[in-house]
Amino acid sequence: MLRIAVPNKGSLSGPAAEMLHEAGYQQRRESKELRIVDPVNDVEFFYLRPRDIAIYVASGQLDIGITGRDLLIDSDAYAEEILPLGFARSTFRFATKPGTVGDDLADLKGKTVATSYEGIVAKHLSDNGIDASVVHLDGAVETAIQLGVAQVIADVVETGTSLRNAGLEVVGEPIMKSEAVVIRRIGADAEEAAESKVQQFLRRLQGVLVARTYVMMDYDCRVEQLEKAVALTPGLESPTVSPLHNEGWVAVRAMVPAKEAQRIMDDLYDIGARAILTTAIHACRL
Ligand SMILES: Nc1ncnc2c1ncn2[C@@H]1O[C@H](COP(=O)(O)OP(=O)(O)OP(=O)(O)O)[C@@H](O)[C@H]1O
Ligand SMILES: O=P(O)(O)OC[C@H]1O[C@H](OP(=O)(O)OP(=O)(O)O)[C@H](O)[C@@H]1O
Ligand SMILES: [Mg+2]
Repeated sequence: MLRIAVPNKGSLSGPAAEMLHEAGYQQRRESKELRIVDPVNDVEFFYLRPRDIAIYVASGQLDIGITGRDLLIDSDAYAEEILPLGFARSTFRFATKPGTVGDDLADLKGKTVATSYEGIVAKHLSDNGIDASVVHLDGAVETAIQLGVAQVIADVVETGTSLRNAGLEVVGEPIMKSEAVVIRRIGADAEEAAESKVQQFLRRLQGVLVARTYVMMDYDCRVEQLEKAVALTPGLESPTVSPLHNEGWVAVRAMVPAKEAQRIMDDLYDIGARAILTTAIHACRL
């Protein structure tokens, strides 16, 4: 049975459960449940603190886990990212009170930096040869500056609202970009036993990602316009082209990126395509 770690709380928890549900896996009904078995899919889910997931996966007791890239790197656990999942996107940045620290990383020399991600920050400072102190706090680190615990913070930034509300602004370049990722123990793919089940799990999640980012597009066009139309909708392999009852016309079907669907529909219309439709994809295996 495949054993999978899933975040039990925080920003990752809801979207992770939603994605697993869309991929056809049974999920817990109550937020207090710590473990469930999905007998149909032969999978056991463990609901763990997001910060602990890389440690469990690195220990080899669990086959794979869903966590944040920033949490994986911060943990320094013996685990690696195998599939980015596109949700819980954020950047990890330094921030401070406007006018108190210069915009250069070197300006952090001698300062105290408060963060919940001590591993990422200490490594980033030492990689860049900056001698600064790091204070570990569990959360709500924005308040550390106001209360005099640090002059600088390093934290997750998504919209920037938390920083603005605390009267802070980012300094320097982002330390890293993060999103939810699937992780596994480094070198675990050499162990054949769970490999085919892991690959099946990844294919299911990839199917959800594709279904979320692509739509199916159908349209009719004149044979003379087919090459131009197909250039606009190349599909993943190649579009399906079928004859229409009316001679000189064909029906075309191809997957297109959802974000570009409206522009592609306009361009197809301009070259004479008609009956242009898009439909949602609910699941797929590429
Ligand atoms: N506002 C946000 N937008 C996007 N991702 C976020 C945000 N806040 C945290 N994350 C991501 O969530 C993960 C941290 O999860 P964790 O549950 O520890 O923190 P949280 O979501 O802030 O929850 P809490 O602090 O309530 O426990 C990290 O990968 C982080 O990048
Ligand atoms: O840029 P924003 O959109 O404001 O998002 C970033 C904030 O969200 C998270 O905090 P959370 O609310 O989880 O509180 P925490 O500090 O206790 O983790 C994170 O720690 C930042 O503070
Ligand atoms: Mg948080």
